[in-house]
Amino acid sequence: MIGSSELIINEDGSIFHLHLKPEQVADTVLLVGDPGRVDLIASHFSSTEFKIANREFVSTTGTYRNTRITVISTGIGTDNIDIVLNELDALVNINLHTKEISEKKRSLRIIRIGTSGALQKDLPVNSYVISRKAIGFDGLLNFYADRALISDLDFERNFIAHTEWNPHLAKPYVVDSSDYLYQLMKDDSFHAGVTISAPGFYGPQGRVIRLETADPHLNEKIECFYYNDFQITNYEMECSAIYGLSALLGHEALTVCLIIANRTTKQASENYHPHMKKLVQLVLDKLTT
Ligand SMILES: O=P(O)(O)O[C@H]1O[C@H](CO)[C@@H](O)[C@H]1O
Ligand SMILES: O=c1cc[nH]c(=O)[nH]1
Repeated sequence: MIGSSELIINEDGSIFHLHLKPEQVADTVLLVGDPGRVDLIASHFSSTEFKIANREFVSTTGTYRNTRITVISTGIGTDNIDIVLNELDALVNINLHTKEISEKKRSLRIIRIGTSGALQKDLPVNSYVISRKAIGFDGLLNFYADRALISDLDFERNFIAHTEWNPHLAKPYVVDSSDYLYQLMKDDSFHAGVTISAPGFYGPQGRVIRLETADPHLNEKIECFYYNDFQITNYEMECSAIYGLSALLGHEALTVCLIIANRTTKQASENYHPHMKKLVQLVLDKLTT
């Protein structure tokens, strides 16, 4: 039995941070960082059942082309993903009254629609990237048992050797996207690549504003790294933990991102919102055809 301190349930029966109840979660879940993106997605729905907000976690469930879809904003960072993924899984796979784990597990389709910074010259601002693999610089997955079973350990070894990884940083972990969701989503609109999730927007992604970074050459080393046919394409801040926790918990996960800055050519999108609108439409259509 899971103790009350381990899985906290609110007085109204909803789960601690998300404030959702089991029946409110659809089989398809869209995750976005920005709470404002929840309304953008919900504006495509023919109907919505509710909208619940607690801290940075804004959730709604609605219907798009006869498919029930839940949208949740995660805020920024993999520490928030730890909360969102564990609570989502508890909502669908644990009886919140008895705290017993269900024998038959529900597997969710989890798709993150985010913004991101490109690390290759040929990825212009306003283009779209699908993350085939995620590299976690954040260290979250290292806290979980069995993380080696779902990680690409050979990729990790090669990456650590190539970058001469700083031993003071968390060990990078590498996890694949869901192949099922990748096959569903892929087309010419997307560039498929490898995404780094960093534990910060500035120093951890090599941005120097007033503070120098510990390794000023890290991004150059990342840009020229190859593992088989894979090249690292972009930085964001959530994908690694979504892939890692989904793989451990038995959910399908995929991240698609809009490139809003190119770190190599030093360009930033002047207005990324129309491109995000198009990406949302594209993802909704792919998920429901
Ligand atoms: O636009 P979202 O989904 O928040 O994604 C990206 O934007 C935030 C940083 O500006 C981080 O959360 C990063 O992952
Ligand atoms: O450069 C970028 C752009 C968006 N989000 C990030 O995390 N990094």
